[in-house]
Amino acid sequence: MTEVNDAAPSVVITGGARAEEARELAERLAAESVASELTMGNPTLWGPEAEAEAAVRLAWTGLARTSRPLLGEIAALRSDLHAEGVDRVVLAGMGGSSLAPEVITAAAGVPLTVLDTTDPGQVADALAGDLSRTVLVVSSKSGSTVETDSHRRIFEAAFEAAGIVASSRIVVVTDPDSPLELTARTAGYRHVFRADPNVGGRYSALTAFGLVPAGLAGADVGALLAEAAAAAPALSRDEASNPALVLAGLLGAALSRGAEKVVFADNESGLPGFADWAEQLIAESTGKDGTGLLPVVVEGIDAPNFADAGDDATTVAVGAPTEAATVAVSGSLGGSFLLWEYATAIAGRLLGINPFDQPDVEAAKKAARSLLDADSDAPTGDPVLVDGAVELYAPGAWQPPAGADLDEAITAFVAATPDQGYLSIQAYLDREQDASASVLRRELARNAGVQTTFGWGPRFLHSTGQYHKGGHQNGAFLQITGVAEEDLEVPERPYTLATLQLAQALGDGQVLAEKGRPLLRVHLTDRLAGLARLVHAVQTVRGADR
Ligand SMILES: O=P(O)(O)OC[C@H]1O[C@H](O)[C@H](O)[C@@H](O)[C@@H]1O
Repeated sequence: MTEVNDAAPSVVITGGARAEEARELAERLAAESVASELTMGNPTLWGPEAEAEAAVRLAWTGLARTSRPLLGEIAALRSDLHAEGVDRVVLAGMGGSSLAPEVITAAAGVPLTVLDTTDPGQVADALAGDLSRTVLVVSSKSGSTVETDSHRRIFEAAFEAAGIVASSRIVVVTDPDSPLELTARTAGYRHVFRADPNVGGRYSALTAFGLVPAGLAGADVGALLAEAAAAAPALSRDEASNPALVLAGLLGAALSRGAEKVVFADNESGLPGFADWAEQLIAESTGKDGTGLLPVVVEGIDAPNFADAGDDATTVAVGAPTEAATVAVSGSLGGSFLLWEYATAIAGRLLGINPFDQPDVEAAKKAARSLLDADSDAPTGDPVLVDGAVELYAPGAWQPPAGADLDEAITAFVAATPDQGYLSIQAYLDREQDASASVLRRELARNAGVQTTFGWGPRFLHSTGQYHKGGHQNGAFLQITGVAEEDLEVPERPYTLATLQLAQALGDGQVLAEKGRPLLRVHLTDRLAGLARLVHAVQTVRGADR
């Protein structure tokens, strides 16, 4: 049993002026009893338009208590699986259905293979693990997410091909009566965990979505709930010192001054990857109606965009306080989940938006679907430029200057980013094998001098993707796609993973281009050589050119 960290979450603001404006808002929120009303599930806190949705989205405040019955069910299943020699857990789930268990298991130091990709190579690597020891957890609140459905089909076929009874190795987490529950019952899958339907995906860390995969993988999820229970009283108090009110106040005040970026760096928190979870919570909850908070996750407190952040950003150290950050936020993992959920929902009230919907995610899904439904391959158009293993496509209104070479085209693209806007790098690649692509964030941030985000596609579509389309329209989007060396059929579906992956990139690109955003797609005909060339091109960019 892990020791329970029952320290109250702490929010420490550096700088008197920022602390003062946060405190003023926290006092107002305390006087309005927002924390206690939220804890009691008052759906009117976000105005009449959000009320119907909020009425079925607020059960997360009580999960430290209501999720406890799950612990025995998870422990029993884990021990049965272990008795059969099944101790490798693969999780298929997108966004809210995988980000929390990824953080929980990383903090606990237990292995979990997460599939939140359509990259055929990455999925093939997960399939190449020892299937005789593998259980697949299929997590989807809606039960209809295409990536997760594809993973289930592929693994089911692979288990059978390996002579393993697939139904005995598939565990499902889903909302009651979802299409996935129906499939699971019909196929006789090993176990179905019915999640609490009154909690939205990105607030579901302490529901079955967070607890089942992490608990099966060996994390002490009982301790996690105890941590959340220890933090809960402080977060529900109507006092200006309530850390959730202070944090919401800080972010709300920043946004009203035009500082919409929230730059996250870990500072010895012991919670690796926590910001990737917070990124979805904040971006999807607030990034809509042309406003919102844009999370930017960086490599450390010394990284570009953090150390040199401008007045369009609030810098957040996850962990120990430091003069280098506007604010340091620390606490146990269970307490931190709850703190950020409270702070984000309350910031939503300050922003005047509904923090429980994600109206712009569907647009990209629809565009990808219609590309997949088309009889022929998704139309890519002609490249505007080819340089060795790199092809450049500019499918929107923005075009590189005539006759530009690759370095010049990238520089011109960066120059098209609005002042105090942001650059978004979207890598539809293999997050393990092509991990080096992530260095592009640091390089581009340093050389372009604007806030720069990095996301793996299609994972980010279920996270920052909402903000890109629904939030402030000041982004420029650099997509990276690549030829897949091997491809995987999706059983009983007319597409392969590689076709799905490309359709997702093209579909999202279409929506961004329709919104008039600068868009450039770099296609790597050889991933290794192409990435090396792209890194070189990015290194030639100079901020002065912006
Ligand atoms: O859990 P699922 O229903 O499969 O949904 C997975 C993800 O899908 C969408 O992209 C939503 O915007 C996310 O909030 C959600 O976490």
